[in-house]
Amino acid sequence: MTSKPHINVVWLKRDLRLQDNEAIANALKSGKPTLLLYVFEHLLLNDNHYSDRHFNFIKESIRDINEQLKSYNSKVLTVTSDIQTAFNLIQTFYKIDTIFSHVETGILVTYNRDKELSRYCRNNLITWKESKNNGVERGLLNRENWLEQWEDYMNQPLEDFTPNVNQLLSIEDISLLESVLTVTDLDTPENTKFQKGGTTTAWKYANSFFESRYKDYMFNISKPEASRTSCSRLSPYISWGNISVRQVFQKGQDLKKTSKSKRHISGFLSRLRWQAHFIQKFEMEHTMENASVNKGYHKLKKSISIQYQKAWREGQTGFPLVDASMRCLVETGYVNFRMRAMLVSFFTHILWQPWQHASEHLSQQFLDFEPGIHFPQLQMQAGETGINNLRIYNPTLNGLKHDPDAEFIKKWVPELAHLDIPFIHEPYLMTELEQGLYDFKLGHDYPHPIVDIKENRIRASDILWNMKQDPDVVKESIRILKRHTLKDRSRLLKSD
Ligand SMILES: Cc1cc2nc3c(=O)[nH]c(=O)nc-3n(C[C@H](O)[C@H](O)[C@H](O)COP(=O)(O)OP(=O)(O)OC[C@H]3O[C@@H](n4cnc5c(N)ncnc54)[C@H](O)[C@@H]3O)c2cc1C
Repeated sequence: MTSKPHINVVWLKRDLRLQDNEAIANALKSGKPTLLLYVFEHLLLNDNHYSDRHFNFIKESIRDINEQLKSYNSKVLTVTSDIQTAFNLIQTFYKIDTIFSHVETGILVTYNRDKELSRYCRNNLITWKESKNNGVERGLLNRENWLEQWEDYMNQPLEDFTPNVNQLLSIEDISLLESVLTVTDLDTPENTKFQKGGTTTAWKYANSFFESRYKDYMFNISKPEASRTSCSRLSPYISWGNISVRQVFQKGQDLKKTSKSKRHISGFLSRLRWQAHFIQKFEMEHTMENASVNKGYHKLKKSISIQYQKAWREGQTGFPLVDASMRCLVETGYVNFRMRAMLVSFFTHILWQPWQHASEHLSQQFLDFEPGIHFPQLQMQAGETGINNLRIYNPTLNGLKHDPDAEFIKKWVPELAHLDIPFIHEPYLMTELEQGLYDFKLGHDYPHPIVDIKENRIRASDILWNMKQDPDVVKESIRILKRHTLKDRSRLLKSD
């Protein structure tokens, strides 16, 4: 009997790129024949945090990699399967020596899958080597020296993609594997309003940002319309790994040396630190997916309103900036940080609904869904960490300040577009006579506000401020600060 050829496998997940990909670089350094694999796993296809927009983004990213692999006569083996089934079927043709991947700071189902895969690897004499993902560390007990280590990592040389001749499995070899696996169709809908996946597009965004768009970054970061071009818009590319944080960080640092707009580039670089900071927190507190990190808040009970939640999801709350933000997010997969925070604050404070009920809807809509940012941000904006300032966003004031000409609201709530600007921000202030003059009927053309915002704001503020003094909340806050606060917190926040 002839023995099977030995190969290494790179298991791609949220690292969909060839350059500066440590998992790929390490596999290639081994000198062995290498297969690049992506598995659309049933456990994620069936998970309510994910939606088609994510899967299409992944498919576009893989198509982009495949274009680059043409000159090597190779491609990514892309299948729909459970991970162990995929490895079992590959092993009918090959003996897998080592699986290379990046550590995944994911949701509970992927964490459990990884534990099972570890067992599988042990039983099948496969080595599984995981690389650090964007500077996030596994197994940390506190944040002593964390920022220094992150910065060291960010300043290390980038990993080049340099396979030896014929080192990557050929298209013909991969066809053989495809004959026993369920191949995923990589076609995606054309002309959507979502950012297109893939490293090529990622660099178009990065280059245009570093060439000119960054110059108004800090001026426009909170404005719902202008931020769409002044912010980098790199988040989906970073979240799905089309580009590494290190690649972006190094570009930004280089630019800072010569740029006259240092404040803006520095503000941007500090957000890259936050990216890792939040993911590191989630890595060390994985129960945050379902429950507040501060256990003192577990006793906070809110009454569920299906009607309020539906109005929020559909952008029909009667508060124009809230509705515009939600409609924009649903249609384009993106709103800026402030509008995200306001959507969560409105849901958890003004509608007084549990943040857990906002989680899946939002993660499905955010094209850049990153569990390590999503869950900590939800809890922070809901005011349930005990260590952050409570911020209850006033949608009207935010509209007047950050969308003064109502450009954003007019675009996404067109039924208000013909009103004068003050009424666009507060249509509920219109008298019957004024409604008649504008041929506009509140309750018919646009909903009445679904709640009394002033009353609800006071209720939320009273309850949450009082809870901050609760002994269980205080005890947990001390624990959280000990575990997650950096030695020199100001450095995380500093704009270089
Ligand atoms: C409730 C809520 C949920 C969020 N969920 C996600 C998510 O799933 N994925 C995600 O990438 N971001 C998330 N964010 C953070 C932030 O809103 C987005 O990263 C940012 O709006 C993306 O736009 P940009 O790429 O133009 O960012 P830029 O302002 O250009 O920033 C550059 C990069 O820094 C990182 N970044 C920026 N702001 C933050 C922040 N506040 N916290 C952590 N990292 C940051 C992102 O990787 C971003 O691409 C969330 C924020 C809130 C309030």
